[in-house]
Amino acid sequence: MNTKIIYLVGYMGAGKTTVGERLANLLGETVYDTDKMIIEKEGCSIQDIFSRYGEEHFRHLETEILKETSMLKGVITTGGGMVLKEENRELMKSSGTVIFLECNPMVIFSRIKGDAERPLLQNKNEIEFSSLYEKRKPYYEKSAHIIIDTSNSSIDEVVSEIEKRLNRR
Ligand SMILES: Nc1ncnc2c1ncn2[C@@H]1O[C@H](COP(=O)(O)OP(=O)(O)O)[C@@H](O)[C@H]1O
Ligand SMILES: O=C(O)C1=C[C@@H](OP(=O)(O)O)[C@@H](O)[C@H](O)C1
Ligand SMILES: [Mg+2]
Repeated sequence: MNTKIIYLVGYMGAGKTTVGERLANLLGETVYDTDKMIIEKEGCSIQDIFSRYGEEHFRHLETEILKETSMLKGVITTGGGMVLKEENRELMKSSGTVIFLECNPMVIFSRIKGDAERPLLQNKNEIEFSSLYEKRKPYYEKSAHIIIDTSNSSIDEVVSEIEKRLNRR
């Protein structure tokens, strides 16, 4: 099993970015967030990329960034749609250990509703948000080496559980 890179995947708001930062700290590794790298490279927000150039262009940028990060070492926190392309799933699975942070979409919705930085959350009610999650769930599952249900856990509990599961491998 390749543990040079730990990838965190999961639905938007599941805690990938936050958990990844703490995990990297604990492991003494560097964290790379694909969304933050895109923002830095393009010089504008994800919201702006979606509204100016569309989702497909964002997905293209996402794959390009993934290819760069797959050559690195550390914790890589991905955007919620990274698993949608087979090419991305295969690259993550073959270059690292992929962890799916599973979380009840209702729990996530209560955390992030009103957030203006997630274009795919805009104008969605709880039901629509949950239904997009259900459509994506198989892709998270087939991407992952490890699945962790985080619905009832604090951020620190999720980090400890990841550490435990990695040590067991
Ligand atoms: N287990 C958790 N318990 C409570 N709040 C959480 C948990 N995980 C994440 N959060 C909060 O949810 C929000 C979204 O987290 P974030 O790390 O940005 O998710 P993602 O990167 O998966 O979209 C943040 O405000 C974060 O502090
Ligand atoms: O689920 C998605 O398709 C997206 C999730 C976002 O990242 P987070 O999962 O960190 O919110 C970001 O990549 C973009 O808004 C699209
Ligand atoms: Mg994130």
